[in-house]
Formats: sequence, C-alpha cells, structure tokens
Amino acid sequence: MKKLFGYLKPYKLYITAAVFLIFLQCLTQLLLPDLMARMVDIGIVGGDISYIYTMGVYMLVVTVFSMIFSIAAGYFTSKTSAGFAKLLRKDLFDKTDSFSLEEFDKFGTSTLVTRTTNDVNQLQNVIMMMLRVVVVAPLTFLGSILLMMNKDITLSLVVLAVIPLLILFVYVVSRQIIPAVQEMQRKLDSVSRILRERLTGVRVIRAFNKEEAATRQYEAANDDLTAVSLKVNRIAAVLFPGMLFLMNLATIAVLWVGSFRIESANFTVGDMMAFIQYVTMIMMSVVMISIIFVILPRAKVSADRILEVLNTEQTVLDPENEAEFVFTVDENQPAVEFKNVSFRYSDSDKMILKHISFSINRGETAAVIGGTGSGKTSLVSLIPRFYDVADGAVYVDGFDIRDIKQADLRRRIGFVPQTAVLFSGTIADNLRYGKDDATEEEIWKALEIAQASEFVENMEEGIYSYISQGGTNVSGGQKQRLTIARAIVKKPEIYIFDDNFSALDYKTDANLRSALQSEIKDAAVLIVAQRVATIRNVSKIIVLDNGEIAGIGTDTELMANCEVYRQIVASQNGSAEAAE
Ligand SMILES: Nc1ncnc2c1ncn2[C@@H]1O[C@H](COP(=O)(O)OP(=O)(O)OP(=O)(O)O)[C@@H](O)[C@H]1O
Repeated sequence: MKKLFGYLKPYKLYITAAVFLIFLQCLTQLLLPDLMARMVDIGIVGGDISYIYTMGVYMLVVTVFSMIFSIAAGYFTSKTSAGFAKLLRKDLFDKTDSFSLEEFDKFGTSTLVTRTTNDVNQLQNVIMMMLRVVVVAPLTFLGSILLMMNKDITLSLVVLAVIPLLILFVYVVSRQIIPAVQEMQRKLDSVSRILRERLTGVRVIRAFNKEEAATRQYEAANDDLTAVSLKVNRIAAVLFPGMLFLMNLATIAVLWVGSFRIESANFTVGDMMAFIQYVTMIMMSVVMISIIFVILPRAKVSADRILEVLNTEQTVLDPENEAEFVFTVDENQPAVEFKNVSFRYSDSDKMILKHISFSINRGETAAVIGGTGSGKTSLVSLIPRFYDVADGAVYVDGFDIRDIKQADLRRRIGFVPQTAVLFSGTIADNLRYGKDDATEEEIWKALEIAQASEFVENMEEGIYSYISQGGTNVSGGQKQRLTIARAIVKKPEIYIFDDNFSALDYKTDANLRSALQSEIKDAAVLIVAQRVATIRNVSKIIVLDNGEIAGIGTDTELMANCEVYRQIVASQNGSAEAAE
C-alpha cells in the first residue's frame, strides 16, 4: 500500500493546499450556527431588524468564502487525484509492457485492461473523496462537539450518547458490506472477460450459431454481477436511512431536553437552533466516515489488484552486467543453437519440450515439423526469449541468450507469429514496426518478397492505405503476407516463421520462399511447417514428437530413419490423394 501512496508524492504541494483550503472551509461552516443563534436571539426575539441584516450579511460573506475555499480545494484535489491516476496508469502500462509471455498467460489480457482502467479510476475517486473527508469529518465532528459543549454541557451529553450507537451501527453494517464489495469486483472481472471473448470471437460464435449459448453465458455472469450489486445496495440502503433515523433521534432528544433547559436555564431558542445544526453536522461527519467505510474496501480490492501487477516479478530479465557485454558475431558459432533444452509453462508441471538439441548456421534454413501440440510454437518462442528454458540453454551466435539484453537479441530476430497481428495504422506504419526508418523503397521491396506488392498496389493509397483495428480490412492470407513483410523489412540475421505459410496457396508459398531465399543468403531461417511437401527440400528438418526430437536430417535421411516423419509424409500424401 505504501507503494501506492508513493504516487502522491509529486503532488505534495497540491495536497497541502487542498487540505489547508478544506480546513478553512470547515471553519467557515462551523461559524454559521453561532451567527444564526445570535440572529435569532438578538435580532428576531429582541426585534432588532438592523441586527438581522448585519448577521445576514455576515452569514452571506462566510458562505461565499466557504464556497470559494471549496471550489479551490476541489481544483487541487482533482489535480492530485488525476495526476496520481496518470502516473499509476503509466507504471502499470510500463510494467505489463515488460512482462514476458509467462506473466501475460498468468493474468490474461482482459483483467490487465480492467486493472489499468477501472481499478485505477476507483482509486482516483477514493483519493478525491478521502482528501476532503479526512479533513472535514474529524474537524467538523470535534469542532461541533466543542462548540456545542461551550453552549450547554448537559444537552451535549444527550447528543454524545447517540454517537456510540451510530458508530456501532456503521461498524456492523460495514462488516457486511466489505465482502460483498470484494465479490462485486470479481464478478465485474468475469463480465468483462466474457464480453471480451464474445466480441473478439464474434465470427466463430455466429458461424457455429452459438449466439444463444454465448448470450446465456453472458447473461449468467451479468445476473451474478447484478445479484451482488443488489446485495451491496441493499446493505447500503439500510445504512443511510438507519443513520438518518439515529440523527433524527438525536434531534428529537435535543428538542425535548432543550425545551426544559429553555424554561429553567440560561439557554435560548437561538442556542437550541444552533444545537440542532451541530447535531446535523456531527451526524453528517459520521455519515462521511461511514461512506469511507463503504468505499475503502472497494478501493482496497482495486489497490490489491493493481499491486499484484506492479509487484509481479518478471521471469525474463536482462542480464545485470549487460553494459560489459558486447554482442559480436562469431563466424564459427551457429546462428541458433539449442543445447539439451527442456521447457514447461509455469502453470503446469508437464515438460512441453524435452532435451532438445540442434543448431542452425548462418545461411541455413531449417524446418520444424510435428503433430499439433507437439511443441513447435513453444520451441520457436524460446529463441526471442518470450519464455525462459527450464533446463539447458539456447544460444544465439554462441551466446547464451540469457546473457544478452532482450532488446539486442530481438533486434537480430525477425519473428512472424502464428497468428498474424496488424495494428491500426497504414501499411507503411505496420511495416515500420520492423524498421523505424525504412524507406518507401525498402517497404516495397519487402512487400515484393512477401508476395504482397500486387494487392498493396491495387489498394487506393498503396502503402499508405489504412489497416483497420485488428487488420479486419485485409484477408487472412494478405494479413499473413504483411506480417512476413514486416519481418523482412527489418533485415534480421535470424528469421523465425511460425507456421505462416499454410495460409498461402502453394504457388504463393513457393514464390515467397524462392524470393526470400535469394534475398537473405546470410540469415538463419527456422520455419515451422504443417505441409511436409513445402519443406522437403530443406537441408535440415527437425521432427518433433510430443516435445521430443524424433529425428533431424534431410528428407531422404528422415524417410530412411525416422518413423514419425514417414507417418507424417504418409498421412499428408494420403490426404492429398484423397483430395484428388
Ligand atoms: N501458454 C501456455 N500455457 C500452458 N500450456 C501451453 C501454453 N501454450 C501451449 N501450451 C501447451 O503446450 C503444448 C505445445 O503447444 P504448442 O503451441 O507449442 O504446439 P504446436 O506444436 O505449435 O501446435 P500447433 O501445431 O497446433 O500450433 C500443448 O500441449 C499446449 O497445450
């Protein structure tokens, strides 16, 4: 929690100003009952009209000042809370930005979004409120009690007797409300998760006619959320009328006991009216504190959720002595080498990759083939260090990649993920993800190699044509080719293609590969492939079977020695024949 308070540090001056102004506003408020008492006792009861006017003007001036202090305080509290939220959002973003895929897998995207937006908003509101209440409530509470006692001790005791009742009531109710509020936050998370899945998967849902099932799932989560929200509101509904009841009880007690005091003691009608105002102010300050009791647990949940992200230790870290490390190319070392690598995802005990060893030299193309779920994507994800190995090591140019700064490592790699991802912006913007200062010529060249230049030429604004969010205005194959071009424009030393060619027809696939081959003579290339026919001429084929290497070699060698490879070939020939 201390960590979160640290975000208020830059706003110390604003906070001081706000607290001071709220303090002044509170004092002005406390002056009003006494001014009114005088107006009643001297002006009204004594029949002094000019006194009524004078007191009226005083009250007006005090109220105007109170308003000015309140507005100025509002300005500073808003600046503080908005600034706090901005800093926090920035740090959350930076933190998630530094996460390895391991941490992304752990949290899930939608909760990271809600934590950065909704949870930060919760805290922002609480800070705004707290700044005010923390000063107003105790000051009004104590100030009113003192002023009240100054007027009549006996009557004050009557009011003070009701306060413990009020505090007990607030305590009992807030104990009910805290767990309900925590529950509400969790339900909100699940609604946003389902909503996100529903929106991103809308095509699949429609294609499978699953609108009703998806709607039912959403409605169930929505109903759950409504049920807890209602529970919270039901408790809150008891809270405020209950407090009002106690407040009115205190007022009645003041009127009743006060009426005897007026008859027998030096206690005026004006004092009685001031007393009633003090009672209202005392009770309101208790109400404010009780609102905090409702809001704080909610803020605590949000704070915990934010802290969970901020305190998450990154599993993939840059080396400490990166400054001394000079990443040079050693011609005698393979471009990529796996030495006895085993790997598992942190949420499972099962080793996904077991004792993997192979190497790829500069200028060499290797292909990984294997059944679905055999670990191909996991294997290639280890090269840019999206995850760290459990055992063994991955080397790039002879260096253990854990000794290389991640940015330096990834600068050398052109990675094309299995799912094509484009960002909103022009085609040129998207390709410049690969190389910030890529010229138009370089972009066109990359598009040509990726067999994408033809369709881009046909687009109205060429490379300046706009790609909509998620790349929905280009076809799957076009999207795939643009992501390939994005890697090519980078001119990396290592290319990794995670099953990107199966979205292309055979002819485009063949053209793309031959264009690529002539362009990237010195680079090491690793291709994850589904269609064995497209990689049969590759000099190094790595056959993965259930996370283990079943064989490495050329097509001829594997056909002679590797049963798994023969089965893959046979099954694909079979399906090709069946298709004919
Ligand atoms: N993020 C993850 N967390 C936990 N397990 C995972 C994760 N990603 C993949 N796996 C598991 O690891 C295994 C290998 O998956 P991987 O995606 O590497 O296979 P693949 O050979 O690329 O499959 P495909 O050909 O279908 O793309 C699978 O059993 C899968 O369930």
